[in-house]
Amino acid sequence: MVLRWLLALLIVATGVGLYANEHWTTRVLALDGIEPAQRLQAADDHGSGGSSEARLLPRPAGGPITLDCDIRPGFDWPFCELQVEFPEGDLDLRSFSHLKLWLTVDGPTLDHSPPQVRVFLRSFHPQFSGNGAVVDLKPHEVIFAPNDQAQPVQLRLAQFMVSSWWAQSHPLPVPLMGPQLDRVRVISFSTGGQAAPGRHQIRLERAEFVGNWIAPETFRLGLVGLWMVSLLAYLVWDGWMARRRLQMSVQRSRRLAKMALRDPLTRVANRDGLQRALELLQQVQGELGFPLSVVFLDADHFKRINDTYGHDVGDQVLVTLAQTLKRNLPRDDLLARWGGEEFVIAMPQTPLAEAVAVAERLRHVFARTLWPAGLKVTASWGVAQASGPAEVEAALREADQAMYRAKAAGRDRVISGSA
Ligand SMILES: Nc1nc2c(ncn2[C@@H]2O[C@H](COP(=O)(O)OP(=O)(O)OP(=O)(O)O)[C@@H](O)[C@H]2O)c(=O)[nH]1
Repeated sequence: MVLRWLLALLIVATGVGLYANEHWTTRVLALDGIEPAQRLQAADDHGSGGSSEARLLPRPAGGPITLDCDIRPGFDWPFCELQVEFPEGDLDLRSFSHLKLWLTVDGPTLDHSPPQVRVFLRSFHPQFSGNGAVVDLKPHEVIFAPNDQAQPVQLRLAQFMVSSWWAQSHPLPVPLMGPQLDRVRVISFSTGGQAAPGRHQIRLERAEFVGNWIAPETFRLGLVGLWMVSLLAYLVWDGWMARRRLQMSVQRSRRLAKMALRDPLTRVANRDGLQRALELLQQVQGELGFPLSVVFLDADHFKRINDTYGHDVGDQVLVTLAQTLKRNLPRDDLLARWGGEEFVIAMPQTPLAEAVAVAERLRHVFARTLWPAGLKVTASWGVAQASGPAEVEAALREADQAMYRAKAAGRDRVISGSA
């Protein structure tokens, strides 16, 4: 049952978690050229031998950032470029997954195809970026024709590849060759390779890097961890519960077994309890427990007590009788209610004469006892001795018969089996 609930909870938590991480925990880094942490710049091919001219147009309120460009012929790779710099610190884009662009371009192309834009993420690394000149930042590039796409255009950061033309002029050790987006210093938007001489414009309305606060892979790993820890905790708890259940059932059956050997009214052993105690005695003491004497006693005229004072008083008399015997017997002696108003005392390592003396002493104790309802209660006593384990049953019978002889002889007396 608990397992079923735990599994249901985990399944729901996993579903909600995956959905929430995908849709509700996105973080956005917006590039709009307004924040002071960003600086806009127009760049062109002047520095590399061309004569193209790029400039930023004044930005109308709420309007796009516009790079206006005149591509001029006479140079193999003419270009104009809108650069967004972050002078206050490089961007760590590793926790972002996408770049969303609201971007359009205009301008003629050599093959009359739709104009393209090249987006560069340029990263700094002390080993190859020297003093941080833009040409020495590692460019990660994506080329596409934005006017053909629905806006915003969504680019996965995994699609950005290190530009091969840059890698040729900047030979890197193998570990540094791949994409590296932990220190992006400049993001730029450049005219496409097919840009033909003439007037070009790149209009950037907005750019956003989008990601999850927790990377999906990390989140999924966390979920796997959650499942493992939860199921492990369940197994530990279940094992502990099973042990506890077992302990409780052992305790219960012990309690029941004890109850089965005890008389519920007088709280002394019943006939089965006495048998069990005698067996244990023989196991533990063997022959050493002998001679063993047994005393049978039966309350006199008990029926009259019941008839005259009621059953409850009769019960109280039985309880008083059992307590009086218990209080006045040595600890090793076994006391049991044989049935009705009849009790048995088994005395290990006690010869007959000694047992008779004990019975006499108890008979006198009864005479001094304060009985319920001010009653005077006496009993008839029969005593017998077993010299070895084989004689125990016979001794019990003999003591019983002696007790009946005590009744017949007028009650309130002790008679031994040998008498
Ligand atoms: N109150 C009560 N009475 C019990 C209990 N067990 C047995 N008795 C009663 O004990 C009485 C025993 O009566 P009898 O066997 O005639 O013996 P007695 O009246 O003691 O007479 P003698 O043994 O001949 O002295 C019966 O009335 C039983 O109902 C018990 O647990 N509680």
